[in-house]
Amino acid sequence: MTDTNELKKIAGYRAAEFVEDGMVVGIGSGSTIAYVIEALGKRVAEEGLNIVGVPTSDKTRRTAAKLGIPMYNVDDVDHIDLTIDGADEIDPEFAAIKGGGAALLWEKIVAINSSRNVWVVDEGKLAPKLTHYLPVEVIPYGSDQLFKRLEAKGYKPSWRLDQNGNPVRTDSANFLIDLHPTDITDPFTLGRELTSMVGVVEHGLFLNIVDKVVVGRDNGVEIFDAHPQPLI
Ligand SMILES: O=C[C@H](O)[C@H](O)[C@H](O)COP(=O)(O)O
Repeated sequence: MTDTNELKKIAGYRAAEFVEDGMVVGIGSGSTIAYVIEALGKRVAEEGLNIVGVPTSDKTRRTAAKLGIPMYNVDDVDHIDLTIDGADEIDPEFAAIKGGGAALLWEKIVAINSSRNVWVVDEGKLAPKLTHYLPVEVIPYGSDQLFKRLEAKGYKPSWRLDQNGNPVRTDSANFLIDLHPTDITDPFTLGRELTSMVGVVEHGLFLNIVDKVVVGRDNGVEIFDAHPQPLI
């Protein structure tokens, strides 16, 4: 059994090959994407790859910039050609849960403004059904009341806390509430319900977004197309 980090690395390096000279690239967040950034940094240094990156978190912005990738804010580019991001769990319909690293809001904004989206995961993230906890980014004001409403709906919320027991703040200074619903039978309905709740900024269900999934497996990299006619 190959080490998970090795699976993330082979998949990350393969996904970085989708990036072409001249592209504006959305760059995701998390431990898998760290390998994509590493691979892109090498291509910039060794091949003179000429790209512009759009970060999905402050951490990604700093890491990529250190490796010589020019980074622009999402509002400072007129388009994004391709976004490469990680995921916490992906089901067979290519629905995913994201936000385990607290970056879901910027990730979703960058993803929906991108012409194409590629996700990179190790095979342990592929699941027959979505069962991962579901992160929800919320406005701090009134969030105790929102928490109670989520509890009353049976979604078993918990606060995302840091090692000191304080609420984690996202890059937009919001809080995160992680839901543990017993069963996500219809992610679209659940997503709409969460979005309609006052105080919710965004949720970690990413539906109808991805074009390709690059999976690191024990026996190599496998690539799945989310569309009958692949866009990439
Ligand atoms: O908020 C974080 C993102 O959605 C990440 O892409 C996701 O949590 C996967 O992260 P990792 O590659 O570290 O498992």
